[in-house]
Amino acid sequence: MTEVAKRPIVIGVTGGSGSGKTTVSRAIYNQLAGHSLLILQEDSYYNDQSEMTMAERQAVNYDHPLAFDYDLMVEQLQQLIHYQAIDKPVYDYKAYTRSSETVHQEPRDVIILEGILILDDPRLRDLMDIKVYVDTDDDIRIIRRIQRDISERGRTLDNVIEHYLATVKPMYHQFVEPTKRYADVIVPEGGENTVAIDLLSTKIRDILAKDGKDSQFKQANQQK
Ligand SMILES: Nc1ncnc2c1ncn2[C@@H]1O[C@H](COP(=O)(O)OP(=O)(O)O)[C@@H](O)[C@H]1O
Ligand SMILES: O=c1ccn([C@@H]2O[C@H](COP(=O)(O)O)[C@@H](O)[C@H]2O)c(=O)[nH]1
Repeated sequence: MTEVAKRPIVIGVTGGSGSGKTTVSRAIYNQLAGHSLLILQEDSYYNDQSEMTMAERQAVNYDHPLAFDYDLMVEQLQQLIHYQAIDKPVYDYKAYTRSSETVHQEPRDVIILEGILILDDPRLRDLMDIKVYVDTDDDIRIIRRIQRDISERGRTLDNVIEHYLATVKPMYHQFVEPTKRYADVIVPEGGENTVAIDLLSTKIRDILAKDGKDSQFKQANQQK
């Protein structure tokens, strides 16, 4: 009998900025603690802009698909799917460009892919087993974004509002929201939706158990 090649499960988590994608991804990750998991963020794959001036970097439309290096993202996702390690790029929000550092990432049985435009690229879509869209109202998202960008990403209130009206909002309606039609699951309100997070975690556990992967990883970890 021919052995069926097993590969990691890829879960895509998308939605507008501030919808709660990171929170949902981390909640699933935490629920599945003890299994073999990793989170890959689309933000890590913003283009390298080190050759540009600060003014040029600040003028970039970061909510347009052209802002991302999808070739690198697809290549590294493929490597992880083939159980090869990657050196992941790091995006520096304060410098508006890729950092000179990378983060080494070993492959895992579950890959949670998270970002605003991951369902826009057909190559990424085709690599996903479960596609999740986190659906949160625009007013809630902008409030969350103001708080987060000021406290974590070195932005001012004026800068966040101007950026939101100029690009984040129009690009959301042009590129992000239309990808909802590719989703298998739509999660309202993100991180506080414990029912949706439980259901997704149960489904992933089920697939892992069918592949016989969870027990192997647990045994390997228990022996360490
Ligand atoms: N359900 C929620 N209730 C309140 N705050 C939330 C909720 N979900 C996320 N947040 C907060 O909103 C901000 C944006 O959430 P995050 O998960 O980073 O969104 P995204 O990754 O979609 O941009 C974070 O500061 C997070 O702590
Ligand atoms: O230098 C940058 C690069 C990107 N952004 C914004 O980030 C969000 C996407 O990240 P989320 O974690 O999903 O919010 C996107 O809307 C960009 O506008 C930025 O502000 N600065």
